[in-house]
Amino acid sequence: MEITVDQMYNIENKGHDMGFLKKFMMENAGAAAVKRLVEKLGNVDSKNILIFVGMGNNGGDGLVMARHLAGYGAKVTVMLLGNPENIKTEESNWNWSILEKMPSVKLMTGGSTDFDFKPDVIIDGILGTGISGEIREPYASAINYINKTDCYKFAVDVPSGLDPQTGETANIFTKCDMTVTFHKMKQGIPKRKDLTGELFAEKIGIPPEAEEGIL
Ligand SMILES: NC(=O)C1=CN([C@@H]2O[C@H](COP(=O)(O)OP(=O)(O)OC[C@H]3O[C@@H](n4cnc5c(N)ncnc54)[C@H](O)[C@@H]3O)[C@@H](O)[C@H]2O)[C@H](O)CC1
Ligand SMILES: [K+]
Repeated sequence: MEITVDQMYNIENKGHDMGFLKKFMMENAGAAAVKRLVEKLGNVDSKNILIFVGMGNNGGDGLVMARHLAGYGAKVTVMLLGNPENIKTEESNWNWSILEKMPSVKLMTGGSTDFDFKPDVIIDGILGTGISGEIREPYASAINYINKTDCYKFAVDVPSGLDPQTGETANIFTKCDMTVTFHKMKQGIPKRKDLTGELFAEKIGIPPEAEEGIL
């Protein structure tokens, strides 16, 4: 079954109000995404993994992935596309503050795409269901860097720049090898398998009762 973005936000909020906090959803989303990525790549030990992280909860999922991948022995670099003080949500901030205590994960901020290493894997945690309008900087430079870099590319929830509701693309957008979306498939995502690559929808523990009156 495919759902709308509005339905997804309503289900998320209802689950949160039931006590299954968005922080728990984010943890399960990041863990499920890492499981698929590690299953696909096999051993990620010592692999250079670069994670672009937006200022919203798509970025938050990327922060959770960073922590899990460090646990698998990957060499993880996180590029936050802004200033940590401007991280939009409590659940995303929570995950940023954990990473600040983890020397095993390199944290960079501001959105520069000038790296002193070539990534084996790039994770696109830039934009998800909160996309609106033409892509603004520094997100645009990150998307262009991802597209011009030859490596394995993984999209969190949806390739950034693809509208998960309509399947339309913004002025620029990422083209990935794998996409993992959460809870249920959003209507627009399967329309662009050329951008998503291998596509999965992973359950993240939202109570089925959170869908009552919405689906
Ligand atoms: N569905 C679920 O159960 C879960 C979804 N999760 C993840 O949350 C994101 C949606 O998070 P949200 O904060 O609402 O939006 P985004 O992170 O997608 O983006 C908001 C962020 O991006 C900026 N922005 C929007 N449009 C543009 C643009 N055109 N150019 C530049 N910047 C833009 C905006 O200002 C905000 O800062 C969902 O996709 C999932 O990944 C939960 O974490 C887990 C459960
Ligand atoms: K994304």
